[in-house]
Amino acid sequence: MSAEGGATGARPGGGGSGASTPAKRPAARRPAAKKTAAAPAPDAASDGSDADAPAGASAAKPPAKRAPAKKPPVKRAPAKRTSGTASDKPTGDAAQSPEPEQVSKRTAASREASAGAASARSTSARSARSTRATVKTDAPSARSRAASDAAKKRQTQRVAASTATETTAAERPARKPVAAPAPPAPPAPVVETVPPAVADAGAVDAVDETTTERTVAPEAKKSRFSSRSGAAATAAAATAGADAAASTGSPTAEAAPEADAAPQVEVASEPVIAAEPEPEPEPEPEPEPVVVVPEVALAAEAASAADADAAPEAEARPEPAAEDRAAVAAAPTADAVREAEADRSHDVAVAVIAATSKSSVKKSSPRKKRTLRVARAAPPADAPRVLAVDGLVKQFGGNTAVDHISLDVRAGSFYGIVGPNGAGKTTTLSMVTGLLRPDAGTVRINDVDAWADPQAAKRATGVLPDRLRLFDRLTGAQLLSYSGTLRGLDNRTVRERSADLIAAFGLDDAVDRLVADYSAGMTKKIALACAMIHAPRLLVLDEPFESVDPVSAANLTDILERYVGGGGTVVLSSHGMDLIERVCDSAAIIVGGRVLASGTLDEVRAGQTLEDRFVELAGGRSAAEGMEWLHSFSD
Ligand SMILES: Nc1ncnc2c1ncn2[C@@H]1O[C@H](COP(=O)(O)OP(=O)(O)OP(=O)(O)O)[C@@H](O)[C@H]1O
Repeated sequence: MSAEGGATGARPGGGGSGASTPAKRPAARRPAAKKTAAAPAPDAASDGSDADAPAGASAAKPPAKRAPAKKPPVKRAPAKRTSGTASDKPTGDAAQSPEPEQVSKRTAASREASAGAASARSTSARSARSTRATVKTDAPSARSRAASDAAKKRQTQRVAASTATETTAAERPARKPVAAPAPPAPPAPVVETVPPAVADAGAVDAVDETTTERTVAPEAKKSRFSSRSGAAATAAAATAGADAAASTGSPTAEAAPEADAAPQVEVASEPVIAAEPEPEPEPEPEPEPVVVVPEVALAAEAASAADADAAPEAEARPEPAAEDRAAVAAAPTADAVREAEADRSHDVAVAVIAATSKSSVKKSSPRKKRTLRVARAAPPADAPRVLAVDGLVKQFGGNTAVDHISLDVRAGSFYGIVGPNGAGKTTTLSMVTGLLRPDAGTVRINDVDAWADPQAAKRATGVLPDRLRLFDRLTGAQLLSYSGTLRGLDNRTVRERSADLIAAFGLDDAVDRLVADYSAGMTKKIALACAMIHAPRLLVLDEPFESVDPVSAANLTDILERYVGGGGTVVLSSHGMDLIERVCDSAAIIVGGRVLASGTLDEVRAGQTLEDRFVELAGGRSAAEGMEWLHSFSD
C-alpha cells in the first residue's frame, strides 16, 4: 500500500531529478513508442503513392493498413498496369480493366515496351520498398535479436545472476539513446531505429525496457505482468538466476529480492519499493497531544497506559524501520499490516484522549482569564494620596454629568479612568485640574484643596486637557519655553528640559515650526511636553494617546512609566482598554457620571478582561437592529 503510494506519489511530484526521471521517462517514451508504431503507416502510404501514382483508391488503402513490408509490393504493382503481364496474377483490378481487347491486340513489341516500363516501374517500386523493407526488416531482425538476446540472457543468467544483471544493465544504456531521440526526432529517422524494436518486438520488450529504467524491481514486475511474451520468460529466467546469485551471496544481492518477487508475484516488488517510500513517516501525530493542556496530557498518559496493547505496537513500529531496512523489506506486508494497526491504535488512543480530556478542556476553557495581563504592582495601601476626589458633582442644566464621584489615587500610581462616551470623565478631570468648578465635592492634590489653594495645587499638577487650547501661534520651542517660564523655571532649566522633552517626544524637526501647523499627534505631544516641563508630582492626562501613532505612543508610555517609576503619579483617561491594562495598576470605570468600579486593576476586572468588565458595567452590547436600510447602499 504505502509502497505503491509512495512510488506513484513520487512521480508527479518528483522535483529531484533523480527521483523524477525514472518516473517521467517511461511516460515520455510511451508516446514515442506509439508514434513509431504508427509511423510506418503514413510512411508506407507515401511510399505507395510514389510507387503506384495513378493507382486508384484501392491501391492507396492497403498501405494505410500497415502491411507495407509484405503485401503492398506484390499487390500494388499488378493493380496498375501489370494486368497484362504474364508473371503477375490477374487481380481483380485486371479483370475490371476497361480494355481487355485492346490488351490482347497489343503487339509483342508494345508488350515488351510496356513490360519494360512496368518492370522499370516495379524495380523502382521495389527499390523504394526495399529501402523501406530494410527499414522494416529491422523489426524482424530486432525480434530475432531480442530473441537471441533473451536466449543468451537465459543462458548467462543461469550461469550467474551477476551476469544477468550486467547484461540488463548493458542493454539499458544501449537502448536508451535510441529511445531518447524518438520523441523530438522527425518521423523518418525514428522509424528506422526504434519502431521495429518497440512496435514488434513485442510491446513487451519495449515496455520492459522502459520500465527497467525505474528500478530493478519494477522491471521484474513488468516482465511478470507481460509474461505472455518471451521477454517475460527472459525475466523469469533472470529471476531464477538472481535467486541463484542471491543464494551464493554475490555482490549483486540487490537483484535477489527482485528475483524473489517473480515467483511470489506482488510480494517481491514491494520490498524494494518499500525502501523508497521512506517519506511514509508522516510524523507520528504525537504533536496532537501537545495541543492539549497539561491535564489532558496526563489523561493522555493514562489513556495510553490503559491502551497498553495498542501503544506498544505503535511505538515499536519505528524501531524496525530504522533498525534494519533489509529485514523490513523482507517482510513488507507484515510491516504494512503493523503500520496500519499502529495507525488504528493511534487513532483509538487519540479518540480516548479526546474523550477523557473533554472535561479537563472545559475546565481550562476560560482562556480569557488566562490571557489577562499581569497588572503593574499597585502602590501600597499606605502610600500617600496624591489625589483625593470626594463626592464631585457637576450638572449642565438638567444633565448631571458627574454624580458624586470619589477617587483615591496613591503616590506612584498609574491610574486609568475608563468609561463610555459622555460618562463624565472629562468633566471630572476638568474639575480635578481647576478648569471647571464643581457643584459639589472636594478635590485634594498632594493633600491640598485644589479649589481652596489652586496655585499650590497647580504647581504640583501637570495637565493635558481634552480640548487643547494652546498658544499655537508659537513654535514648539517657544511654547515649551513659555510653559516652563510660567511654572517659574529659569531660562537655563527651561532650555535643558525643553531639549530633553523634544528629544523624548521626537519633535526635533518640528520645534521651529508653528504649533498651529502640527498634526494632531504632534500637538498632543508638544502639549504633553508642556505639561511635564515643571516636573509635577501629578500628571492628569485626558486621552493622551488619542491621535498618537503607535511608535510615539510607545515612547510616551516609556516616558510615563519612567516618570511613575521615579515616584510620579499619572491619572489618565482612555478608551484603550489594552493600554490601560498594560500600563495601569489601578483604574476606575465611570458610567453615567458615577464610579461603578475602582481600585487596583485586578479588583476592577474582577476576573474578566477590563473590556469585558467595562462592557458588562456599561450595560452590555446593543445589537444594531433595525438598520437594514444600511445595506441598501446609496449608489
Ligand atoms: N460645557 C458643557 N455644557 C453642557 N453639557 C456638557 C458640557 N461638557 C460636557 N457636557 C455633558 O456632560 C456629559 C459628560 O461629558 P464628558 O465630556 O465629561 O464625557 P466624557 O466621558 O469625557 O466623554 P468622551 O469619552 O466622549 O470624551 C455629557 O453628557 C456632555 O454632553
